[in-house]
Amino acid sequence: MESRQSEPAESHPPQSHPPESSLPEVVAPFGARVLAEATARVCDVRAVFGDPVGASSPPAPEPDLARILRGPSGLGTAGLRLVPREEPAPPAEAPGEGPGEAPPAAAEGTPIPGLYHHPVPDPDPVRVEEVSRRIKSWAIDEVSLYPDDWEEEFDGFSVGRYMVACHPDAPTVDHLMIATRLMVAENAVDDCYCEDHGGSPDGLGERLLLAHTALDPLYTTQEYQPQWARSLHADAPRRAYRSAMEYFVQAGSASQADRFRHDMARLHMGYLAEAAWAKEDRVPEVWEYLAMRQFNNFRPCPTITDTVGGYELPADLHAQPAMQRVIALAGNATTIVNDLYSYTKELASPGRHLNLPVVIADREGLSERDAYLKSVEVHNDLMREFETAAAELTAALPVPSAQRFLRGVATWVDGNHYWHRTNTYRYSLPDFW
Ligand SMILES: CC(C)=CCC/C(C)=C(\C)COP(=O)(O)OP(=O)(O)O
Ligand SMILES: [Mg+2]
Repeated sequence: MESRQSEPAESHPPQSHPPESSLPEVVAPFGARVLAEATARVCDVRAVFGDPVGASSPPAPEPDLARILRGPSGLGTAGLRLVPREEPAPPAEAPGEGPGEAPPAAAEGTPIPGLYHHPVPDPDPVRVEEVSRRIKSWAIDEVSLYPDDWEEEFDGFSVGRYMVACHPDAPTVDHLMIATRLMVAENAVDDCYCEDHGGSPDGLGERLLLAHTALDPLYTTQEYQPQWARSLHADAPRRAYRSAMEYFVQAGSASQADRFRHDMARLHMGYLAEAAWAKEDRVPEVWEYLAMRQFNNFRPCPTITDTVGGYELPADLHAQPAMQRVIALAGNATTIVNDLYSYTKELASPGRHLNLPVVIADREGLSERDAYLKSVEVHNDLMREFETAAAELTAALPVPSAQRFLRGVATWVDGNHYWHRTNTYRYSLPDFW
């Protein structure tokens, strides 16, 4: 097990956080129990990657075996791959900079030139159709999510295709619906409380706090409890959060629900920071923006990959700093993908909508194009940091649930890019190439 190269101490000022652990330290807190269990159960690589032929545990759901067997990727992971992984051919030169080369137009649905990503197979159309049917029924019949004139936008979000692409290892459509309801509810809160369906920075803290109690219940006296309970039906975001969380709690464990509540509190804190800057009409420093975007972030979506997959990453493994770092890096990469694909949509929206290219252009005095291209490089660096950290942890932690979780997070990252790239109803690329 290679240890992470420690960096020369003199190059770093005293850190306010513990220095990054070397890998043996990462594993040590797991304790002999976990490693003994892992060693005893790891009989062959296929068992580790979710194809437990002959293993004692119940047959795993039909995984995306090709992708799982491709194993981790990124720098330094060649030795960890089980089968060669097709790599997207990196552009020989920046688009349009080859000799006599005309800048290629970024046609609809094409990936952002130069963006490091992994193509995914088209999601199963049968599942896409069934999830799309069920989520519309839930939105209309169970939570009265939207008025009729929002139906086209709801359909254009293509949430069925999104979730099937991000969770190919979900054992059933019921499992997929757990993620799909939450995705729709999370976007309803963002649209209605923060963004273009009545959102505003004014009073956002109150709205988010009260909506959060639909996920993390109020425990109070008998006198006041009924008023709170009624409040959860007062608007569409709260109805959606309450219902989606009820299904999640029924399907998952107490620690998975607690993990999700924590991730949603992070999300809501990110919304509040973004709103504070909007209210002050302030453009943050780039690092401040990246900090906010680590919280206003897709994180609550990939971190439920085990619940949607019908298994559980133990709480003590989820809580480890090395796992937390992998999750944060994955969330950061996925969310900068949104900044890049939603850039033209946000430029066209009222006021100044902050995203990474806008903040870099303002704070670093770059042209819109140069700031956008630099944001692509920031994304690529985050993706490689994520993949390197995930590969190291995969190698250091031979626990099937942890390895499947890490694969699931990587699959979510790839599915999220697929959805952003192909959702030409919602997104279009700038003409920078
Ligand atoms: C689904 C979920 C947990 C979302 C979290 C935060 C969020 C809404 C995003 C990361 C998407 O960002 P944004 O508000 O920019 O959305 P669009 O660009 O309008 O799609
Ligand atoms: Mg966006």
